Formats: sequence, C-alpha cells, structure tokens
Amino acid sequence: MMKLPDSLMNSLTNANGFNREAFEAVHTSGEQITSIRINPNKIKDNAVLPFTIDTLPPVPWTTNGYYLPERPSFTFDPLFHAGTYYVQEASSMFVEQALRQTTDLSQPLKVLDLCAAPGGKSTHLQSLISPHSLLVSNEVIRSRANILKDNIIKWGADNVVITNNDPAHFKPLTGYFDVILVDAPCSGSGLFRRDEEAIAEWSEDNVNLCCQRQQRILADIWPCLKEGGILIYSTCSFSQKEDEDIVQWMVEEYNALVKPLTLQAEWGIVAGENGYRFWPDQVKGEGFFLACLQKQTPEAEVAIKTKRKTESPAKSQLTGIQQWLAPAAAQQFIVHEQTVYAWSGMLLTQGSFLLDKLKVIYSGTKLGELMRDKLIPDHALAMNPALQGKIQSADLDHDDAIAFLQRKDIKQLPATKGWQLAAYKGHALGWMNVFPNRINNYYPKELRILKDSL
Ligand SMILES: C[S@@+](CC[C@H](N)C(=O)[O-])C[C@H]1O[C@@H](n2cnc3c(N)ncnc32)[C@H](O)[C@@H]1O
Repeated sequence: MMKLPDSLMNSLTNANGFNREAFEAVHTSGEQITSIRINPNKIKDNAVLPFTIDTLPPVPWTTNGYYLPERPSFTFDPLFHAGTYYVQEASSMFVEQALRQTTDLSQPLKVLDLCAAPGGKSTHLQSLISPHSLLVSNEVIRSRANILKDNIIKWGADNVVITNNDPAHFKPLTGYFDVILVDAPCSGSGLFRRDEEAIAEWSEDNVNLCCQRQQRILADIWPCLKEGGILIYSTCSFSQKEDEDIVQWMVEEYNALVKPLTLQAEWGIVAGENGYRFWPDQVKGEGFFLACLQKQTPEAEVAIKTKRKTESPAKSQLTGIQQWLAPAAAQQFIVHEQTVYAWSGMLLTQGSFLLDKLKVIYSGTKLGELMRDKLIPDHALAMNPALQGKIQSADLDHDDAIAFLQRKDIKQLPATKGWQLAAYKGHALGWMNVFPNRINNYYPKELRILKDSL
C-alpha cells in the first residue's frame, strides 16, 4: 500500500471522529469489502441469486444491500447482466436514509440526480421513489452518460429521464425539484483503500479545485430546488474543505437548513453539525460524507409550458406495438423518427417540457424500431418485465446464457421458434429470434461479454 499523503493526514487532525492510527491500519490491512444491492423490481425470490442472501450480513442502513464474503466474477454471472442486482459500495447506500428520513416517498416526487454516472445512486433512488415519481438522472460527460443509460435500462426502470447537461443548463427549471442529489466530483480520498492510484493522484491543489467546482455546481443547481425541498450533498472525500466547509458555505450563502438524521450507534457513522462521516476504520464501507440540506427560502416554480408536439404512432402501428406489452402497461407511445418510447406516470405531464429544456438522451422505456407496422423490440423492453405482455421466453443453462451474452453460438436451441426472450433462471437477458438450426442474437454488441473465460 502506498503511503497516505502527509498533508491530507495532517489536515484531518481535527476532523470529526478521525483516529489516525486506526485509519492508517485499515489502509494497510488489505481488507476489501464487496457489497451488492438487489433490484426489488426484478427479484421477488432471493433463492434465484447466486448468493445465499439469507446468510449474508445486510448493509444496515439500506433495505436491499448485502455484504458478500468475497468478490465473485460478476462478469460471468448472467443475473448480473439481467439487472437483478447492482454492485455498489456500502457507505454510498446511506443515501437511502437521507431520502427516507427527510421526504415522504409515498408522494409523487420530482427527483434530480445531478452527477449520476455510472448510476449506483440513481438505480437506488429509482427503487425508493414511487412509480408515480420522476427521476431525472444527469451526467455532464457524454461517454459517462451512455454508461449511465445502459445501467438505467438494465435496472428496468421506466420513470427515468436521462440527460447530458452541465449543471448551469438547469437554470430554467427554477423551483422544479422536490429532491436533488449532488454526489459531487471530488478528490476521491475516500476510495484510497480500494484504489491505490487515487493516492498517487491526490493533491492539495486538486482538493482546492474540487471545492471550487463543488460550490459552482451547488450554486447552479440550488435555484432548481423547491422551497422546503431537500438537497442531499455527498462526496467520497475526507477533506473538510469538500465536506463540512461546503455545507457551512451553503448555510451562510443560501440560508440552507442542515437536516439531522437518526443513526444507530452500531452503524459506526460519525454525526457532526454539518453532516455525516464514514471512516473506513469505523464503518463497514469506504470513506464517504453526506449532508441533507433543506431550502428555507421561497422559490418561484417554473410554469410547465411547452409547445412541443410529440409524435404518436399511426393507428395501424399500434397493434404491432401493443402485442409486446402488458395491457395498459404504458399510457403513451412517443415516436421519434422510427423509434418508439413508452411514457407513463409523471412523464405524461413532464416529458415534453423536459425535452424542451434539457438535452434528453433517453426517457421512459425504448420499446423498439418501427418497420412498417411491425415493432422490432429493443433491449430496454427485454429489461423491463413490468411492461412486457405474454412473451415467449426460453430459459438457458449457465453456459448458454454466457454464450448468449458473448454473442456466441448457443448449444441447446430452444424448441419454440421465432422472437423470444433469452432468459436465465426466469430473468430476461435479451432478445433472440430462433430458427430451426440457429438463433439471431439481438443482445447489444456494445454490451457483450468480451472475455472468453474467468
Ligand atoms: C462521484 S461521481 C458520481 C457517482 C454516481 N453518483 C454513482 O453513484 O454511481 C461524480 C460524477 O460527477 C461528474 N462531474 C464531473 N464534473 C462535473 C461538473 N462540473 N458538474 C457536474 N458533474 C460533474 C463526473 O463525470 C462523475 O460522473
């Protein structure tokens, strides 16, 4: 293990709950923690998972999080690709407490995850909000926004809009969101234990740059929060400049109210006036900081007006679309060029407005491409069990499931021919069209497993 930076260690002397000896020891112990969060939209029976969930220690501040005894090869687990769970760092799952303890989740909410890629917290937020709520999941870096999109699609969510905007572009959406999560880009010291490169890259100058950027992001997005709304601010940095000092600045500059959360002592999280610290020598997780801020000042809400006319499918195309879907699964179909999306819930009233204001790269569920009156189904429909009607499905064994995900030949051709879902233990992996002696594999090329073996 590389030596921890002296200037960081010295700067932490007065940090809330810092114990230098224990902190250094945990960084040299070599211990690595792996945790997963189960997708409640997909997993109704834990027994299908390759982990004996009932024997695993739960991540105590979340409903669906578990610690694994060791890191398995997720790549060669078909259920990972089916979106039945997300591999996520345990401390980060504390966002659940922040949301549950400050917000009435039974209400239809507009939630923004501003710095969202690769999507750990967005998939978590999506599992926590009601189906009538809307999640805008944003990532400023385009290549990362695509990864975010893949992960949201895999999660099988249809109340999410994915945007690729700079925080400043949200300016027109004043008073729009009930909840905003800013999981800010930071200097990354909280991840030193799992990523030695982060130690080499760490510098005081970068901490200073990060805290300026964090202020800029917060200043840009704060007007988009409703009066009484909650902003959750988090980082994976230990530096006070990026954590408590930023919160203090929000209190002074914007009259934000720091909301206290109730903790259980055995969690090991350190509570302070300006937020919660996760020290890896005291919690079972990596370094993390989180604070909840409430807006106390009035904010005029933007009027939801749009002149945009979304295109609907022709009557003759509707039967071709609906044959894939559960009755009344989606309330509106949007056609963009030949691509059909399903919108429902709050998207019906907000979708066009958001298309007008932001750079939307995905919304609702992409159902497929229209070829005359037929729909060629999209991977996103395969990933969303709630939308699917009675669709033929073939359960593959492990080897064939992996071969399917590698886009290689499968050994056991399904008995039934034609379009169907390739599944593993009842969970869809993607589409295939089965012919008498081969299949056409529609698993997206860019997602395929590239490795041949473990
Ligand atoms: C800590 S990561 C987010 C992790 C994510 N929330 C999750 O749980 O998977 C911070 C993200 O902020 C993005 N970012 C970088 N600079 C930014 C900026 N100026 N404004 C907003 N986001 C930025 C990064 O690309 C990165 O994806």
